Amino acid sequence: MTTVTDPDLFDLEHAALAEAGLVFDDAHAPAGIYRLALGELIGHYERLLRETGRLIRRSDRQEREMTVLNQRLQALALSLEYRARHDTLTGVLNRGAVIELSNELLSRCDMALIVLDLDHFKRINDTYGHPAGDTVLQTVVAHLQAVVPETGEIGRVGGEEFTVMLPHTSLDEALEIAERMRAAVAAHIFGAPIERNVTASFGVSWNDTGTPFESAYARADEALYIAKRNGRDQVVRARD
Ligand SMILES: Nc1nc2c(ncn2[C@@H]2O[C@H](COP(=O)(O)OP(=O)(O)OP(=O)(O)O)[C@@H](O)[C@H]2O)c(=O)[nH]1
Repeated sequence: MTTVTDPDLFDLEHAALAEAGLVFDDAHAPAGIYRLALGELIGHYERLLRETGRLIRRSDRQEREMTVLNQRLQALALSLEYRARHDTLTGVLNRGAVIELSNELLSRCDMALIVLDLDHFKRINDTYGHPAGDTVLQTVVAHLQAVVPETGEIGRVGGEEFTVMLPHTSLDEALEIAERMRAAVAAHIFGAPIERNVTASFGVSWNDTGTPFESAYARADEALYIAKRNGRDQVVRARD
């Protein structure tokens, strides 16, 4: 039975070294033998230098490739995380992210919550088509973004329904922000094929620290419902 052993990568070098050792020990060896052994050693030493250089270059290249792959992986992870939390059409937070962030904010501070819904949006889609409706949604979000303070966050919780989270904001401030958003949306005249304005209705609740998102949202939504019932294009504060 033969046993398989790992081949020694430096077999040839060991042999050349042993040979040179023997020649070195033999004080009476002729000069030709010395030269031969030295020549062998030089050849192997050069090969070792070449191989070592090649290995170092290869490992440098692999390290650079790994760095690039790592950067791509990190960018991919960031983009996946962004996509998991944002609405693809408007770029604002999606429903899941709204619930998560609201609960997180409400666990440590008070927060006003605005819920708004476009008025008669179905007519826009039905009359001018879905792409025109999409443009309306994007334009409305741009108007909200222009009004919402830096500490606030906008989210899309349904088709044409949005929320604005306003931590550390009093009810009066939130009502004023909602009114400015309402006016900005209502003042915008859309281009062809719509060629008119679109309005939105707003409900606003103020919520103490520790309020669950569901009740903050339910109160604002109830106020929104009243705004719709009272004729739309208006801001209504939630009952206490
Ligand atoms: N273009 C477009 N339309 C959407 C999107 N998501 C939901 N919608 C539409 O939004 C419309 C919502 O209609 P409704 O719930 O009847 O509400 P509305 O017509 O705005 O009426 P009120 O809310 O009572 O004023 C429906 O026609 C949906 O198809 C979207 O991403 N893009």
